[in-house]
Amino acid sequence: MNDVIRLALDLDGVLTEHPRILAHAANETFGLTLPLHAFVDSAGCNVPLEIRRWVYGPDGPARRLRPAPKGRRFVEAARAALGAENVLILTARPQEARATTEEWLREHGFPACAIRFADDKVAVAHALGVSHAVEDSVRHATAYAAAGIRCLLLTTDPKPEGESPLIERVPDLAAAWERLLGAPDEEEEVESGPIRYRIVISDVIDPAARARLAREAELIDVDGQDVAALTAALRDADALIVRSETQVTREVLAAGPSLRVVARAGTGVDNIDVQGATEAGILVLNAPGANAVSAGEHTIALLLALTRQIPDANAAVHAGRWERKRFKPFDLQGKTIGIVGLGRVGSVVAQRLRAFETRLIGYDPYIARERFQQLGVEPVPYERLLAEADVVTFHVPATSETINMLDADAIARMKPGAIVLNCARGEVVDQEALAEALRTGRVAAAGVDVFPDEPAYTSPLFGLPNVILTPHIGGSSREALAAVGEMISTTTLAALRGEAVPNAVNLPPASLQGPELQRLTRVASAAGRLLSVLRSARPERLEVIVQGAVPLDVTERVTAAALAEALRRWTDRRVTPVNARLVARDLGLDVHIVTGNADPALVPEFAFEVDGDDPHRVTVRWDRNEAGIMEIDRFSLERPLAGDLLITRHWDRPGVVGRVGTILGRYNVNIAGMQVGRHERGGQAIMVLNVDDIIPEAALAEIVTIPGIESAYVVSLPSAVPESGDANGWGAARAAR
Ligand SMILES: NC(=O)C1=CN([C@@H]2O[C@H](COP(=O)(O)OP(=O)(O)OC[C@H]3O[C@@H](n4cnc5c(N)ncnc54)[C@H](O)[C@@H]3O)[C@@H](O)[C@H]2O)C=CC1
Ligand SMILES: O=C(O)C(=O)COP(=O)(O)O
Repeated sequence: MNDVIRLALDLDGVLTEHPRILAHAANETFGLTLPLHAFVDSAGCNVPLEIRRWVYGPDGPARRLRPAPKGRRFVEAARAALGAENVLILTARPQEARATTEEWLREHGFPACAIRFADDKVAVAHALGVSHAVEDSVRHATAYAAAGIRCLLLTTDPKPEGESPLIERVPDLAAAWERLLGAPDEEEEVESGPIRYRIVISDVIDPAARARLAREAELIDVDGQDVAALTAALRDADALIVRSETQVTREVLAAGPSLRVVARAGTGVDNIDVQGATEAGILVLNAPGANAVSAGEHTIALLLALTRQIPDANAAVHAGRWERKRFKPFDLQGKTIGIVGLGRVGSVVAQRLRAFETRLIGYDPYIARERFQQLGVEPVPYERLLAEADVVTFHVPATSETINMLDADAIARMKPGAIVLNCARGEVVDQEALAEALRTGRVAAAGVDVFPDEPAYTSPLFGLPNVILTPHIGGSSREALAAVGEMISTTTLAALRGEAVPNAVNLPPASLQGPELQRLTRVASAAGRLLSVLRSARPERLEVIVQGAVPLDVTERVTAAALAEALRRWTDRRVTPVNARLVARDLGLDVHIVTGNADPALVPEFAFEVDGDDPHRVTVRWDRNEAGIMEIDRFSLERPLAGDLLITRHWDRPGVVGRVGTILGRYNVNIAGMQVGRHERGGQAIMVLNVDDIIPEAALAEIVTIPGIESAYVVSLPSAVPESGDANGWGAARAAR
């Protein structure tokens, strides 16, 4: 017997982390429904070659795989123990992936090793005299064993009866190391968690936020002003984080085919084409309120600096001039302050100014009278505010309504000698008109933190003596950056994981909170998936029939989740809950919400129904905490649907169910559970089987030939609680009839 060990190491899932991100990326990019384990054995899972080429190619997600824990050290130790010539990497990646694969190995510090690319690994292994292999694919392990090659199979599944004794199952690479080479070394490897996402950051954010993001994502820093660099970085990014300087145009959005989240680390989203993002199905997040105290205090700082003439007085003293008579500061007490926009920042300003015993008047047509009362601000029309205020301060977002809200005309209606403050957006105040008024003294002084074009290197305001200018630092206090960073980093990661977040700009606000909402929308999207498996052709109309007292915003979220998932099979377009309604409208799919019995005593239900030639209906029941699919085509189920399922529609006749079981048994598919439903004996019936193993295409083809079976569907539905890392990429779906 030959004692020399020649070792063939698989790459994906053995020397890399579990390759689920590859399936996820392929599904996201091409609208596929590959199971998360597809790239454990992509040829065996029939992943089309062009998809495999993309995945492993220069633009593909395989570049982002992290090395397996101890992967590099294992290769080094094997080469040292067995001889470098006796260790090779044998992968079923396509031959064209050589360059990117070698680059990945180099980048992650692997020693230069022989690499072979072949789907028929055994033929190559034979030719090279391989004696041992390490694999994570059962198919390859079985083939190795059949050829007399010992195989360590990385899996935590128990060994099934009848498996070749040449296959030894070990839980991980460390155990494989121990079996082959003796005790593994204990050298500490610094390991982060699994890196699942690529996040482009185009502006300075808080270091703690970066550290939080880096635990789950690769961070790519680019200069947001450099559009070419930004678009290049977005090529395979999952998220983009910006502040106010990066212009997120349609062109920028289009550069990120996998982009799912654009997060604004701050409040104003006027630098983001929110409509463009919505159409592309990209979620936009911001951090409302996180920097409101900062912007409010900055406004007060500018105001006091102006009324106390601090900058000039300071400069004079530094220059050795003691000019006590030149300066004429004045008090705020008793003055009238006009606040335009009484949102989060405007409120902070009002609360602080009350302490100065000022008279506060405010203009904001979108907030309730009570809010004015709470803040001690008298509500007035804009015209009156202009006419009466000694100080006018703007705290509105830049919108078509607010652009040039203070122009030459408005200035002409102001109280002569008033002060203007702008810590909102440059576009809100016409700079030319303000500069002119400052020159003539019509406006006595101004404090400005924001400019129409930033960074501002020129402005008509530059050089005027009665203006204090700051470079958009209103929201930049340490505390604000920390609070913004915390909100944006946690919710960006949560949104990438598919969780519900409270700070979405382009989803309707939901009255339901995070986990409850998420449980419900997760089941709703499973219902959408099931509906699209039952009804594979896109329908013309989808009805969502709601029973019980359900707030409309919750129904909207539920509809968007179900529709987005169904549309993944009904169109090639990229669909998410953000653009599901828009895409449906474009495709001529009429989505209709029908309110049934709104009795609050009823357990709420959402029925998703398509009619026409092939009508189907899937019903989700929700006890306001847990949700589940409890009805298919009006057949009630005893348990909510989840897991890997075979669903048949058949005639209730003796023998049908048994024959399905026999066929599955022949294909080694284990049945874990069964539910049947019928309306009457001998009539139309339904059967739902939970299975432990993948149902081969051939088995499904046989099942539909059983007399009495009308149609059969294979579908994998998520449980209500996500596995970590499973955003919503549950497995494949097929139908046969
Ligand atoms: N200088 C800086 O660094 C910072 C600037 N900002 C800017 O301040 C502005 C306000 O921020 P927040 O108070 O956090 O936002 P917010 O959304 O809480 O408040 C904005 C308020 O403006 C009101 N509004 C909208 N259109 C209006 C109109 N045509 N006339 C009168 N009122 C109108 C809204 O009803 C709302 O109450 C935003 O433009 C934001 O970008 C915010 C933080 C930092
Ligand atoms: O939050 C806002 O709207 C701001 O204006 C702050 O902008 P920044 O993040 O400092 O570029």
